Amino acid sequence: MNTAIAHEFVKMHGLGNDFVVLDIRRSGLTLTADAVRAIADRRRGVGCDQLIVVEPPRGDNSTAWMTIYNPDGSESGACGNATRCVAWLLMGETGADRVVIETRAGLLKAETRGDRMVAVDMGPARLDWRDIPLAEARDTLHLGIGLGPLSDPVGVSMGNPHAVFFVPDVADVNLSSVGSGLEHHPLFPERANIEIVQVLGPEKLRMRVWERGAGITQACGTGACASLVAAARRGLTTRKAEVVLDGGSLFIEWLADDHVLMTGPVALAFRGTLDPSLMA
Ligand SMILES: N[C@H](CCC[C@H](N)C(=O)O)C(=O)O
Repeated sequence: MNTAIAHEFVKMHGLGNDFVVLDIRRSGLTLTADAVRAIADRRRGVGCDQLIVVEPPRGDNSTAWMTIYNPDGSESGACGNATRCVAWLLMGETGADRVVIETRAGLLKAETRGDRMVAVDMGPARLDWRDIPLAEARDTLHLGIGLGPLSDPVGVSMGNPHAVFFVPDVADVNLSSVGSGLEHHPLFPERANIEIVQVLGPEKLRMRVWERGAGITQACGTGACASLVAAARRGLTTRKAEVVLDGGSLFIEWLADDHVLMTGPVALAFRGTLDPSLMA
């Protein structure tokens, strides 16, 4: 229990997907799921789509370890928008133009692309049903499930599970009414992030997202990566596209080595101090 510690945080976002970033490399702060939920609460806490904890590196090949929590207290293996934000902070500490961040999903290499733009190698897209994961063997190119107007998504993992549904027009889908039911579909033993995608051209997608453990967010980096991979697998785009989200655009490329390169902006909103009562 950390009742005596008031801890500094940084409030950041990637295209409106917002984060509270806690750097515990010196404080050794520990967080319970209740504390995560309290900090992420938009009325009683700071409020965020994900709580990001920056920890000392666990290996020799990274600058820091990054743990990602959803506002419901669950942990995610990956978070693209937050990876850009943390990379920008870490590069700012040393003036370096590249940095390696380790997460549960593996080593993520990030590079600055000029003023507050960051590119991250998000690692390989995982396409086997076991890696999504799914509750049973399925062809991940056609999962064959549906709800309401949505049917037959593509399953992709970027270190976290995604179900990508293609639709004629994202504006016609009431994501709030189907998001939770699909997130908790029995085919997804670890739940799933749900993307709806409209193809605007061979190198342009429009995507909206219902995030596991968070609901609708303005942007999702891993979701944009999963959407591009799904579209390329279905032959709907090339292996490179602009993904237009509610909060703006990310630029995604599925490289020849199967790694997925994501490029996008970072923004810092404010710095603050968490009251110890939030972490009791
Ligand atoms: N917003 C994040 C994704 C969070 C994923 C999380 N909702 C989960 O997988 O549980 C991103 O930019 O990739």
